[in-house]
Amino acid sequence: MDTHPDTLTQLARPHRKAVLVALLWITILAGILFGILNATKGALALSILEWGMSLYSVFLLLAVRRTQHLERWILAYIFPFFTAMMIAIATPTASVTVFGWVLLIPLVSHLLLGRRLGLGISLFFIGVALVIFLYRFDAGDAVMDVRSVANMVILTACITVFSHVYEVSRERSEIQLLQMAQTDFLTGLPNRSRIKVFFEREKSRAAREQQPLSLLIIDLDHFKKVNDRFGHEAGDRALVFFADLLRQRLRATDLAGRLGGEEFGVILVNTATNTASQVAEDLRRALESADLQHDGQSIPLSMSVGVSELGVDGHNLQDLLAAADQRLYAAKDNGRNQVVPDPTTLATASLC
Ligand SMILES: Nc1nc2c(ncn2[C@@H]2O[C@H](COP(=O)(O)OP(=O)(O)OP(=O)(O)O)[C@@H](O)[C@H]2O)c(=O)[nH]1
Repeated sequence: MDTHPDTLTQLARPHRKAVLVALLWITILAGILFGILNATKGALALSILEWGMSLYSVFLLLAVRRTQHLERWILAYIFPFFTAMMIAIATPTASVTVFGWVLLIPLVSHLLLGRRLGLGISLFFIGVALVIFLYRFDAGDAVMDVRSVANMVILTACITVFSHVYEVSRERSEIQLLQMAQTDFLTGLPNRSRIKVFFEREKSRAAREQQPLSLLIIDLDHFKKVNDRFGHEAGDRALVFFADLLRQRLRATDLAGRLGGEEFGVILVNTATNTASQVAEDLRRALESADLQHDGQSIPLSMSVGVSELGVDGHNLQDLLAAADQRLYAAKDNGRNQVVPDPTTLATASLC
């Protein structure tokens, strides 16, 4: 399944962008407000830091609207924002309640950076905040009372654990939804959408490594007759049976999927038309000689195949599907149960 980390990052992007924009607005408004409050209390250095953070957030707000590199801008926000927070809590004149902001660290980190990086950055900055706390207060200070410290530590630990568990289960649900959206319900094979994603990735790899890549379109012959004669349930069993055959016969690096109905697509990596035709012929023979039983009766199955190759028949999936489809129909016209790598070879196709 396509649960590649890049795909998950792509999926999380709109949600992370929305969280970042909301945080930037909060930082702008909070920075202006606290800047004014600290200025009136005479803490001018802190005010300047807060106004600076507001101004920087305005700049980030403009930058993230059109960026292709959201992760970089998230880090460009998180590090100065958390560092400013650390400076604020370390300032001797700042109220002890400023430590309350530390609770934002695990929430913001997990929402913006996901479970791994989010947890790493949370633990780092919470650790720094703890060191600052121990440095700022002595054993005799009221805030060092065991219950106060226990409250703060347990609350921070709870929010860190909840944020992490939330992000882990959110990512799991996302993977499950992605798998469902890319899987054919009946056969469990990848569907058209997954074939497309796989093709795009393998196409880039084939170009980089200068390797061939082929596509097969396989259509079960006279499938309507299978349904009519043995029933729809037997037809479903035949589709599942064929899907299993594909799984058993193909290499782990290839991809077989269901394009729809009784039509299947196979992408063969590092494979040119000649070898792809042999693979298709092996599959054709295996299906022809397979013994699928239903209610004590044997269901005869055969298939027709069209083959196309990247670079020879086109440079995108649409071109390859069109070329393979044309050959598939040539195979059907020529009597079915055969592989057609190229219509000009039709005379010898059934001997392939
Ligand atoms: N049981 C079952 N049948 C399906 C499914 N999807 C499509 N079909 C049937 O597959 C049959 C396809 O029929 P046609 O398009 O006429 O093709 P064919 O009978 O295989 O004939 P050729 O392709 O020309 O060899 C139809 O009867 C569909 O109802 C499915 O998921 N389960």
